[in-house]
Amino acid sequence: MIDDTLHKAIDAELGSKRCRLRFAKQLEARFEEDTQRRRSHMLVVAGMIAIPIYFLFLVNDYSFRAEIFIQILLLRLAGIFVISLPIFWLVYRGVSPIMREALMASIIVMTMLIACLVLSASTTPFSYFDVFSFGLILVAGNIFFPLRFSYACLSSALSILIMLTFVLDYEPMPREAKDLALLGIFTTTLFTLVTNYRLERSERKSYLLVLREKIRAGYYQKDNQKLSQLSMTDPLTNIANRRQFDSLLATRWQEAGEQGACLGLMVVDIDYFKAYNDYYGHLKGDKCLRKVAAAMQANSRDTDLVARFGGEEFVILMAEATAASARQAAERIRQSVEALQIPNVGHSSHSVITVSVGVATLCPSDGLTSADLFAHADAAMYIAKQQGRNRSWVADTDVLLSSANAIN
Ligand SMILES: Nc1nc2c(ncn2[C@@H]2O[C@H](COP(=O)(O)OP(=O)(O)OP(=O)(O)O)[C@@H](O)[C@H]2O)c(=O)[nH]1
Repeated sequence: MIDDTLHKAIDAELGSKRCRLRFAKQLEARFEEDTQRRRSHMLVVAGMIAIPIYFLFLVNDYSFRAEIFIQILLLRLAGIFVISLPIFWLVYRGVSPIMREALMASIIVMTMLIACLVLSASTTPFSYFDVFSFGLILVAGNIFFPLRFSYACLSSALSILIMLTFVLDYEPMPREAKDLALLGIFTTTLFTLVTNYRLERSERKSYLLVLREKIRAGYYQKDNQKLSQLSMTDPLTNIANRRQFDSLLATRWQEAGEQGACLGLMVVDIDYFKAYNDYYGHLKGDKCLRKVAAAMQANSRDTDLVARFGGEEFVILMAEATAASARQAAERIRQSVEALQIPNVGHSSHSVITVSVGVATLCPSDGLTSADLFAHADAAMYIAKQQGRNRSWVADTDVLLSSANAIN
């Protein structure tokens, strides 16, 4: 399900006035997927807590029916070890939602059956007092676990049926006591089922609200990513813009300083571009800029940043550069643009689009700044222009280094 459809389904469920608890099919599947692990875990933990509480009733068994205490103990132990614990293990390992709820509901029904068997096996006076505590079994299933509402209804109905079968025929229990006990159990069932319904409803509503917020947060994150991508990209050439270059230059300069590495920078300017624009028009000029940018991008390393600095001027920032590698890279860039063979008849009849490249390498550890790197590459580019264009020129940084050393 795509997020938009999911978003609509959530809004529909939240706005719905129906009493039905289950969501529409796809949303229900998502709900189960997101909550099943936590729910299985919670059910098993609740079950494990219920076991020692259940064993407290042995005290009652011992005082009311000591003569059959061992048999009762064995019956209760069988209920725990043969039925309940294997069910907890299955649920913990993960079964389908239907199976999970049905298995947990069967523990409630089984507990009621054992309670009734214990009752019917004993005819001692006051043994029937047990019946007044039967409602606790439904409290466990409907509130303590709590089972999903439909399974809570089913297990409550079955438990009451079993109880009625045993209690109505149980001779030692006076009629008045039966009436009172049954009334108590019926009302307990109603109270616990209403509570169970409200618990499940609020759990589902909370889930929807959280899911909706998560989806919204996802949208905002995507929007932010898109915006930040846009703010860092040159819209004409689709390569990095000056903002991205400035930001990366500062970061890389700092990193190079920490690692004792050097950075290389190329300033690339298209030759006689005014003539191209004047002759072919601005739209063709734009197309030419895109082709030149793509060629430079294709001929740079993945770790280098190719950016449009402005107009027909580009920069290429090279990580871990040496003077020799920067010189080689500058020549590769120059040749790649010339190889495009874009005619520039506006300049002269046999001319093609070329670039002049100024390149400099500096290490932050020499006590210089990134502005020095740019100034030197830019100055070298102007020398390349003066020397006749369509060439690369490596800046002489020795003078700068010796003056920096003198200052230091
Ligand atoms: N089509 C187009 N042209 C641009 C853009 N930005 C700058 N220009 C043009 O680029 C040209 C730059 O011309 P100049 O600075 O004189 O440089 P040049 O003609 O390339 O000469 P040299 O650099 O000295 O070789 C101008 O005509 C600008 O209008 C742009 O986004 N699109």
